[in-house]
Amino acid sequence: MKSKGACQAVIVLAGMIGAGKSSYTKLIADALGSEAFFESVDDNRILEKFYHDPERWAFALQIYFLNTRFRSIKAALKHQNNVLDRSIYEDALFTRINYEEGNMSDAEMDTYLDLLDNMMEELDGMPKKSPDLLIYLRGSLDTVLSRIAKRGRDFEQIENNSDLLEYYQHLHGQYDHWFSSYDKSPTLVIDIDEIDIEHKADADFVLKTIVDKLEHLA
Ligand SMILES: Nc1ncnc2c1ncn2[C@@H]1O[C@H](COP(=O)(O)OP(=O)(O)OP(=O)(O)O)[C@@H](O)[C@H]1O
Ligand SMILES: Nc1nc(=O)c2ncn([C@H]3C[C@H](O)[C@@H](CO)O3)c2[nH]1
Repeated sequence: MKSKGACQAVIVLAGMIGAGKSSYTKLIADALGSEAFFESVDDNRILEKFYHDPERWAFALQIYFLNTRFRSIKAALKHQNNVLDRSIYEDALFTRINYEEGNMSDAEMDTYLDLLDNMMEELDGMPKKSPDLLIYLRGSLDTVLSRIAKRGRDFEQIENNSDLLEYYQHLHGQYDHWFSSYDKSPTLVIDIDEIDIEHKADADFVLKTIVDKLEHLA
């Protein structure tokens, strides 16, 4: 399906690690002719260290992601036609989970939240303050774990790290709460247990649903 130029919108994907945000980002960007913004993993020097020693690296990683995300958003909100593979609004969720897991101190948490507030004020001053649409990829922990396994990044595998399953369960268990309090833009929920964009019919259905939603919002 090609709808290039039909919908000028800033779209962000949201959802659990491995839910398929990058895959959706590529699908949508190709179909709508928009620019895709991907979370950097290969050039992230802290991510693997975090998975090995979260207490030592959680704060540094949250700052890293906040900084890179903010840079992407500043670029993305200048145009009307972009897709981002994760929202800045989820960063605070990851940070809170790490705080609750004991990976960050009170002082680190306070410093992070203060910086986040400061950055959100900058977004408020921009011509476009928030996305046109947030797409939440929602699915069971089993689906997410099987995709993390399929992607095969060693440091994300639960067999290699006995604490990781509990971390994923904690994060996954909070995602619906996070989504229900999200109010910065219209939203669309896609059930990734049911919809599989590796099948063309499902991919076409997803794209049509998104285009319909954007046209409805226009
Ligand atoms: N519909 C699907 N069916 C099966 N596998 C899928 C599907 N969509 C994506 N995948 C696979 O699942 C893995 C995770 O997908 P992807 O990298 O897009 O997730 P993500 O949400 O961007 O992850 P992260 O939060 O870690 O950035 C990849 O190996 C991808 O090829
Ligand atoms: N701790 C932490 N905080 C974040 O804000 C964050 N955003 C993404 N990630 C991790 C998930 C995947 O392993 C990998 C790719 O998404 O990066 C994060 N980890």
